[in-house]
Amino acid sequence: MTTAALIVAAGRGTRAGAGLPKQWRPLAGQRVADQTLMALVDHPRIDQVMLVIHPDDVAHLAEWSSHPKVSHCFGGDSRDQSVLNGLQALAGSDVHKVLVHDVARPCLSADLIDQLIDTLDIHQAAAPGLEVVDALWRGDEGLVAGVQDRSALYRAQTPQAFHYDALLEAHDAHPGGAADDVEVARAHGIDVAIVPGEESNLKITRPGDFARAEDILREQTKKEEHMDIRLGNGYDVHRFGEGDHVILCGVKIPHGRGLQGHSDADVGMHAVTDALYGAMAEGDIGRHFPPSDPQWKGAASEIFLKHAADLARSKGFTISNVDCTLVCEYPKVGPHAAAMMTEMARILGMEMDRVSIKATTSERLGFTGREEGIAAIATATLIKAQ
Ligand SMILES: Nc1ccn([C@@H]2O[C@H](COP(=O)(O)OP(=O)(O)OP(=O)(O)O)[C@@H](O)[C@H]2O)c(=O)n1
Ligand SMILES: C[C@](O)(CO)[C@H](O)COP(=O)(O)O
Repeated sequence: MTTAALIVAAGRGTRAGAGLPKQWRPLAGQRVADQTLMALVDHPRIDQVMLVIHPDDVAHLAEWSSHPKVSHCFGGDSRDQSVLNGLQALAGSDVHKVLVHDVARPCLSADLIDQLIDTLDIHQAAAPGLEVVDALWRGDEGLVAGVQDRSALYRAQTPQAFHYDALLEAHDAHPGGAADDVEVARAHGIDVAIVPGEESNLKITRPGDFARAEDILREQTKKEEHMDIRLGNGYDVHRFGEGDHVILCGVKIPHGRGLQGHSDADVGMHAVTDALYGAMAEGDIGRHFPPSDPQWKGAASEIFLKHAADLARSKGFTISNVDCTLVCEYPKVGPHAAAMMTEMARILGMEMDRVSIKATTSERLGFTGREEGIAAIATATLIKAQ
């Protein structure tokens, strides 16, 4: 089951003034649509992106038309018709969660995306809102005609996050004319949780908004230039003993002998876990899960890896990549490498192409060559914008 972003980009941007539709105009060295696409495509928890464009705009797609994560379809005459077309184009691609986003909001943060995806685990839907802080007036012919109670009022933003099947059903049933997908979902009985919106996540609507968005993006880039980048390494060895299988990087492989250890002896997963702890200067598995503690006897090593990954995220790090080499003559790792990478990526909450598992023999030399045990060496990179 995957998470998709659906970017509506079929509008004409009439309020942004004459010229190209706003999404194809320059912004901080790219175009508006490129900035929005990059924010979603580069997010490790977004598996695919559906870009909904106007039929006249195919030529503007440029290199996005061949990007492996990006597909496109054509929108309709209204925003909600464009969303429905995008949802229908996603049908059959195993989408579980979908984040619907305006192309005109290029400054959304990775944290907001994470928060929406996480909130969907406990709510039917989630959307960012900003509390109204200014007093509100009603106006009549240039005069203040009254005040409006602002308590409980929010300014709605996107992305708006839903369970895919429920949102498709809601759009199918909606007569049209909704301002956003929250309105469509609520009309279908779906409760929507409000997560804190971001002032920086502005919608480019009028000509002056380009300069504001440009300033925000340039500020964000400056922050990214001051990245805290950490490398960690991990090394582990387990000896062979009695048994009929080994567990390597979460995959059970039949083998004439088993690996001995306090836990399930998953030597590869232990090396990656230690690489993560190492990158944070947080010791090693033994410090967090002491072998003297009987509760970890026979434990699935997934617990340790998940703990290290969660600790990294709680400290504000993104896990950029992990790389692990298993050193053994047998079992042969190649046939299982894809399954191992899938399992490790799942536990780490990372994209497959950021998780590498490979193997080598030691040319029959040393303890691994004599098939006395298996060794694993791993590296991990953590990054945090400062
Ligand atoms: N038929 C439409 C109308 C709007 N949108 C998208 O919905 C979002 C709504 O933002 P808005 O600022 O209203 O965009 P436009 O409709 O392009 O702007 P305007 O109303 O100024 O013409 C935009 O990402 C826009 O591209 C769309 O995909 N299909
Ligand atoms: C969906 C939306 O971005 C929420 O703020 C907004 O309603 C869409 O843009 P519009 O200006 O209302 O067309």
